[in-house]
Amino acid sequence: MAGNCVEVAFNKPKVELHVHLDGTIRPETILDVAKKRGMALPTDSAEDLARLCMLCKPATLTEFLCKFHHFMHVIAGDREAIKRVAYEFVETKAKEGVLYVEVRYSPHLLANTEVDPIPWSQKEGDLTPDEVVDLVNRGLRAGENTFRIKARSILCCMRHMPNWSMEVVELCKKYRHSGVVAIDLAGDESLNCEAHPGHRKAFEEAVRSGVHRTVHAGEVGPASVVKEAVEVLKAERIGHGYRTLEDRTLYEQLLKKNMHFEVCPMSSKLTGACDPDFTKHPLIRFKEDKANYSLNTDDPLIFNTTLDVDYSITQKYMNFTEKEFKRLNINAAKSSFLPEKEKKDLLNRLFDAYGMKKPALKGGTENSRDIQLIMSTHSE
Ligand SMILES: O=c1[nH]cnc2c1ncn2[C@H]1C[C@H](O)[C@@H](CO)O1
Repeated sequence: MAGNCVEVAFNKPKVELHVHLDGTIRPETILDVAKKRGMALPTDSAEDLARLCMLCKPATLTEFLCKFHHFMHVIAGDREAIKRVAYEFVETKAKEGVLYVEVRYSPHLLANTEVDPIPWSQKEGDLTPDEVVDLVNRGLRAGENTFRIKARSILCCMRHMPNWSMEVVELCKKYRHSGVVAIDLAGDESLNCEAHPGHRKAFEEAVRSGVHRTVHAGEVGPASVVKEAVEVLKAERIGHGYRTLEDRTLYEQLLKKNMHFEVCPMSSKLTGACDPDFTKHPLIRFKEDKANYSLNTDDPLIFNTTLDVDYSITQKYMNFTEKEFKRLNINAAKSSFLPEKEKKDLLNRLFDAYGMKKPALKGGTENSRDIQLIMSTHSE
């Protein structure tokens, strides 16, 4: 992977909030599972398969989403594979120095029964979306025990499948004490929620039942999608959100609300969401405005990347400093969907690791400007 030859930009514990489980699968695992299941793939070389799955130059979100067709049919419907993918994901994140991660996926896209339509042209089997969640939970928990980091999950509704969304929120409720912390809406942003009330209803139920909410918005879609995410879906965090900057009033409102933006630098270049010249990236504006954001990989398999690559990009092209890396990770921890007590423990671990004095936290409600004050009392 590209990350192997990149110097580590921030060699301290990190928090990652936006990464897709199905966008992190190891090519070696896909090959192993295909072999075990007697499935033919165009190659039996992990390197060639990685090349097939990756985007090398800026494309479109649609071209990017097509990449999943190369491998999802191999993993979907296979209990052992799903557990393994979740376990290996935790191993990868531990190696990247991640202390806490929230990983997201669509349970329906990994199932082969009780899902309409059955995805990836699979034959009907006996793995339901509900059991997929249980398998991922078990894989993540096994990974946590072995690699000593914390991993929680977010269940994705898919923009083009509004008929799945009510079940997604019900799964969030069912598994809220087994590792699932929130609901998300992913996929093609051109499909808005007005035309697809299934998402709105699911997010209303999430609000009613206290399920946390994040929404992919303003990645390739306009600022109005961000507005809809905040006002209609009551999103507490925004996945990507770059195009929020096109609506000044909205941006200022979200800054004031301390809205968290889950920023994915390499992803934003390769999906065509942002100008490929990183020195023009919206993240620079977020940094200047001391906005609340995190740095994330999104889909490392497809972007041929690691978390270190994303950090290095911001250091090299956007003048990110160690101090900013600390600030953004503290904001990520504060914006995580952990219960307050666990959030405080995570923050304390970060403060220790960053050599910072622990502030008296008032129930985790301080905003990024408070953190700025805390930071300004510490030299790098
Ligand atoms: O960056 C993204 N934008 C929109 N949808 C995405 C992105 N990355 C992954 N997805 C989709 C494809 C996956 O199959 C799905 C669930 O993880 O979410």
